[in-house]
Amino acid sequence: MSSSVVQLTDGAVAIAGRPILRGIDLTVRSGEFVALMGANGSGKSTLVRALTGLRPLASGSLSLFGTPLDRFHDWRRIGFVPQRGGAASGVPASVWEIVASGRLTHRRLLRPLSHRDRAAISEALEVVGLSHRAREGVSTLSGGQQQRVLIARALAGDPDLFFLDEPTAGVDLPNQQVLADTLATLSERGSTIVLVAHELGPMAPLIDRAVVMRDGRVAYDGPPLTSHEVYEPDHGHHHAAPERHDHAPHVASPLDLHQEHDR
Ligand SMILES: Nc1ncnc2c1ncn2[C@@H]1O[C@H](COP(=O)(O)OP(=O)(O)OP(=O)(O)O)[C@@H](O)[C@H]1O
Repeated sequence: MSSSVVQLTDGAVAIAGRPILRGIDLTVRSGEFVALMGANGSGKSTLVRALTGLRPLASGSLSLFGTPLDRFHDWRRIGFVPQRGGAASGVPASVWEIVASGRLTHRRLLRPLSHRDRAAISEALEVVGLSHRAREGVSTLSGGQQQRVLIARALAGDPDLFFLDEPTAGVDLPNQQVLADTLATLSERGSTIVLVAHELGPMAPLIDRAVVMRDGRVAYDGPPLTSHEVYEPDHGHHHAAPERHDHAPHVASPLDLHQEHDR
């Protein structure tokens, strides 16, 4: 069995004295593609912050790549793609500059970019399909493209483990598909991916495992459910749902009735 890259045991997080996460046991193995799902406020973002060491644990233990957090220093192995909103934020940076900033952990202080740095930046832009926009200001890009810039920034650092927080939020369906293709490429290359998602959309076929949060706890951890099932964050379990077409109204809409009448 492949090694665990994230192992959280009985993790708890409190913010300003209020318990936010409780009793979290979560193991992510090398090469897995895990979707972290759940309703608004269920604790997904807080869990990702805890797993990346950004949010301290009130209790429990966390290991990254088999090393306890307090002895872990290999942060370049971890790429974190935050929720969109920070990338453009009025800063007049080009796409290339944003992606280049993802190389900072690899560079020695005040040294110019090496050939290897430049190659990593170019390759990251290529994977997300934005090579042709490299010199443009990031604020001129669409939301989905900006999200891909953030992914490229993480990718430029050449991490083994990616955390992505709601990359498809506010992104239209065609661009969600482009994002899914990007993540498929990363996954095929052997990256481990933890994706926070409200809805999977085009990402669904990529997922090996779903972890569903509810009220600060893990309510479901297992194989992704089929299209015949739904996640039920309100009840903390899943159940088989009737096929979608059964939900379609069986009565004609008033407009249809009207048209019928006119004929
Ligand atoms: N910085 C903070 N200060 C106070 N409360 C917070 C903070 N961050 C999160 N919380 C609270 O922790 C709970 C979990 O929030 P979190 O953002 O982790 O949920 P989420 O599942 O990621 O939700 P969303 O889908 O809305 O991003 C919520 O009740 C939220 O109000």
